[in-house]
Amino acid sequence: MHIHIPAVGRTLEAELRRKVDRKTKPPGSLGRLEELALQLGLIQGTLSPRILAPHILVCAGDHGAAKAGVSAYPQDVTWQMVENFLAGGAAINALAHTAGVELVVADAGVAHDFGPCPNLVDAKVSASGTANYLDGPAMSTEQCAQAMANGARVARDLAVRGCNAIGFGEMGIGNTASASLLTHCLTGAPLVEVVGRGTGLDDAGLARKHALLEQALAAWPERSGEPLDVLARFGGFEIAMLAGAMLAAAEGGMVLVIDGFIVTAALLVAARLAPAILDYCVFAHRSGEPGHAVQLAHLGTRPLLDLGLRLGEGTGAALAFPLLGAACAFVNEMASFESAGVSDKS
Ligand SMILES: Cc1cc2ncn([C@H]3O[C@H](COP(=O)(O)O)[C@@H](O)[C@H]3O)c2cc1C
Ligand SMILES: O=C(O)c1cccnc1
Repeated sequence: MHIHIPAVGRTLEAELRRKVDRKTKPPGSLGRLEELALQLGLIQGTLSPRILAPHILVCAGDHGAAKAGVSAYPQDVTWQMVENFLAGGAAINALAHTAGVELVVADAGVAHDFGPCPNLVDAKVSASGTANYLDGPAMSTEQCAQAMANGARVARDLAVRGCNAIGFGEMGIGNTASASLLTHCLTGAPLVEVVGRGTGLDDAGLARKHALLEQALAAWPERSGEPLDVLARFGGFEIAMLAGAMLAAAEGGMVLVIDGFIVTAALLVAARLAPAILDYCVFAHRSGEPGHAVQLAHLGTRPLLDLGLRLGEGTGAALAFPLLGAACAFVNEMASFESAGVSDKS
């Protein structure tokens, strides 16, 4: 994938700040919404930012390692939840709906034949999910590139449909384990700090997951620090698809709304390939999965919400979208001290 992501230009910064500061409120009193408005204005290169046709892209994929016991749930939950997304019954359906955000669900490599399914984006790289990284690479270099290209295609299609902000979500049993390995390899944080309970492992399950992931690292003695090598070795198809979608979305000047631990693992890969992507990212929330705090600290960022969510699917991103709308609304709709005839500080 050939990607060029320019850093967001700062020429409008002073003017945007002045516009925000002239609104009928004490300076800084809208807190994080003011920073958000500034960021959105700079990304869009305008004094009047707008969120248009927002979407959440949920990428789903299966993990060979799931059968080794890295999750509290069986692998079949991945395809069953995809069916649930399509039927409108999952948490992300409810939260996207209430936020006024459209949902797009993509099969990046789920081990299931969905049959003809008009509402499911077919981006299947393999009909059996990834290989088990305890035995070798989860995917080939070609499969990894294919998954990333599929993500880029979907992001560009959304842009053509008038969307200028994408929230990212995922579904894949075992993918917190994959995200832990990626995070360890790409941030250098000790594995123990980035392995968590995922869907709800008990203490014995957590110890087993940690031991399996140590084994996975030991099975790759020639370990490379290159982000695409790490992604192919330990990634999921949904994670690779997300990384590709994020890169294309930022290249297209869109706003990227980043969800929890797995989505941020995909971003770690993307940010190593194109560091300026971070200018386009709004970090929606801090997940309860402990490795997410490590990722956020590594990226030097602070998320908008801290609600103790640990679900994924893009649920945190859906909850953050109304804040993006609020940031645009105050910049575009509030009066200034001058226009409203309100006295400023003397
Ligand atoms: C019913 C159900 C719905 C979900 N929706 C998202 N996830 C979340 O849990 C999975 C990751 O956790 P682990 O690595 O422990 O398997 C992902 O599929 C993620 O999106 C779910 C998990 C379950 C069980
Ligand atoms: O932070 C997340 O996205 C997350 C945490 C646990 C399980 N699934 C997703």
